[in-house]
Amino acid sequence: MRGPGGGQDSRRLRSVEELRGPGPLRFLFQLFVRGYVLRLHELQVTRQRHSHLGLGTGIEKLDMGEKWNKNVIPLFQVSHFGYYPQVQNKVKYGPMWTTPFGSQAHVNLASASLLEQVMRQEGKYPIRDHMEQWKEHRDYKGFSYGIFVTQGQQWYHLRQALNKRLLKPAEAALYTDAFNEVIDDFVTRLDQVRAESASGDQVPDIAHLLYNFALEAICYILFEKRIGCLEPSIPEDTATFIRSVGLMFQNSLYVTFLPKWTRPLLPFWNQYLNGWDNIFSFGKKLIDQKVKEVETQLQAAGPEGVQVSGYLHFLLTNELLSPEEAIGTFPELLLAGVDTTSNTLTWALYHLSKNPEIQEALYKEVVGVVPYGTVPKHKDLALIPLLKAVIKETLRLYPVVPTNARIIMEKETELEGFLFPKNTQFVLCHYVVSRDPSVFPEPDSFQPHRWLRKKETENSRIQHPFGSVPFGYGVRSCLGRRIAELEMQLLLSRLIQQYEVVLAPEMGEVKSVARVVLVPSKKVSLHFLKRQC
Ligand code: HEM
Repeated sequence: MRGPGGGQDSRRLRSVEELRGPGPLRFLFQLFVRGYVLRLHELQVTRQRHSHLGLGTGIEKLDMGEKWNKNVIPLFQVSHFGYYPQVQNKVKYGPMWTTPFGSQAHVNLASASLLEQVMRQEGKYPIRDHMEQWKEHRDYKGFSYGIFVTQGQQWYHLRQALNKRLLKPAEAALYTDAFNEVIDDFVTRLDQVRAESASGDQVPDIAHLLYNFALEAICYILFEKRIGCLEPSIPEDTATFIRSVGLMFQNSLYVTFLPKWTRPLLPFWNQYLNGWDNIFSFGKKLIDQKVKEVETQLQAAGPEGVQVSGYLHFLLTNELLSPEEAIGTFPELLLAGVDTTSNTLTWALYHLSKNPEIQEALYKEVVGVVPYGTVPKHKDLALIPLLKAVIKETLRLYPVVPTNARIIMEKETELEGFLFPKNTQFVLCHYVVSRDPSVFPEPDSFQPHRWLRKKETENSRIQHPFGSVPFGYGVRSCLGRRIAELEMQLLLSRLIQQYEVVLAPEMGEVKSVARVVLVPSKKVSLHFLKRQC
């Protein structure tokens, strides 16, 4: 039998055709008849841990039954990370199963050890997804490919440039003051919203407020430009940008699944392009302003006199990025930097409000390091381990990217006795993996303490390194991880320092739905009770 390198191997490696999974008809039935594309109102999550591969034990049911907002595109969404297969039903085939897609099946992986085996085999230029629809827009408009779209050597060079001033924690720390400035304004806005409520302390939709915060913060970091998201009334071009992001993502789904000949006949393709056009013109305006600013500084003071501060400014003045490359990539950075952090913060606050004893422990830790009235600095955060643990636990329960992917182009891949051909797309089921009870006991409960280093004498279990990898893995992992962590830690510590966060009694249980990222199924309403210092 041929081994992965093409040599002879005495073991019989099974082929992808021998791997189980729903056939095309069942898959279409799941998508369209059971309503996973648009109309899903009630869903049962069945997590089968007893597999035909013998990689787990037991069967578990996780009830996600709920009334879903019909505008929400659940659990199967086209995004920059590829497809979101409907994870739960497929898990019935075990931790590895196929789903039909075009001429080649996708291979779904739903255990930490399978993720590890595939991720550790990736080459120098990992591919997440070919991003065909995103490419089509860039080609149509003549924009250069951004960091999500570009592949191979071109991606590598772009990524090398973008890594500077972002990837290392010490570099991200340079943005602490900028984040704290936006956080000051967030707290002011939060107080205005509280004051407008009947009780004087309620925020009826915290995710919305945090979305505006995250957009304001990422714009300030990338462009050194404040765009008014935390003003009582949001400027029109900022509001258009926000609407356009929604438009582009909603129409992506149709654009992917409907045949190309339907494009002139149906509204989706044009709406999709319009969404992108507005996103790019918003980014281009900010980039043009920055290019002009750098030119003016150069003319006035020469190269020595340029004051480098923000990220784009740094990349342009060091000629690491041309303005054209910036126009291709910065709108993608804006998209990546908003829903991710804002939803994680929403989930963290929701769980802290439901677990007052954990919140109280965090409050004590925070004020022990950053007393009321002081602003946390980067160095303070290392002294608040529970803060990091709260964020890690939140991302374990709600990995922002519930399903990621890798396409292994260079070679055949051997996995658990199967040999997969070159160009196989592996779907990494992070949501299922990070709730695996064999890695995380009581996987559905919020227990930040599981992340704290136990005393060496304690016989603590070692967690699997791929049990929860919310920022991905390897050279193609999240570019914004360090600034995201900094931003979330700075905001969360300030909120916990100043307020006791209480769940509005009418809220009940909040479930997660996967749009582009995992979002709450309904508005999360919280009371922020001012702490007496
Ligand atoms: C809670 C916050 C965030 C989470 C959980 C998150 C998660 C992820 C994940 C899972 C990936 C895919 C990694 C892989 O394929 O291995 C990714 C990629 C990426 N993220 Fe984030 N992200 C977050 C925030 C941000 C922020 C604030 C930025 C802002 C710049 C950002 C920029 C990117 C970029 C540019 C990529 C693509 C990198 C590439 O293809 O080379 N992310 N992120």
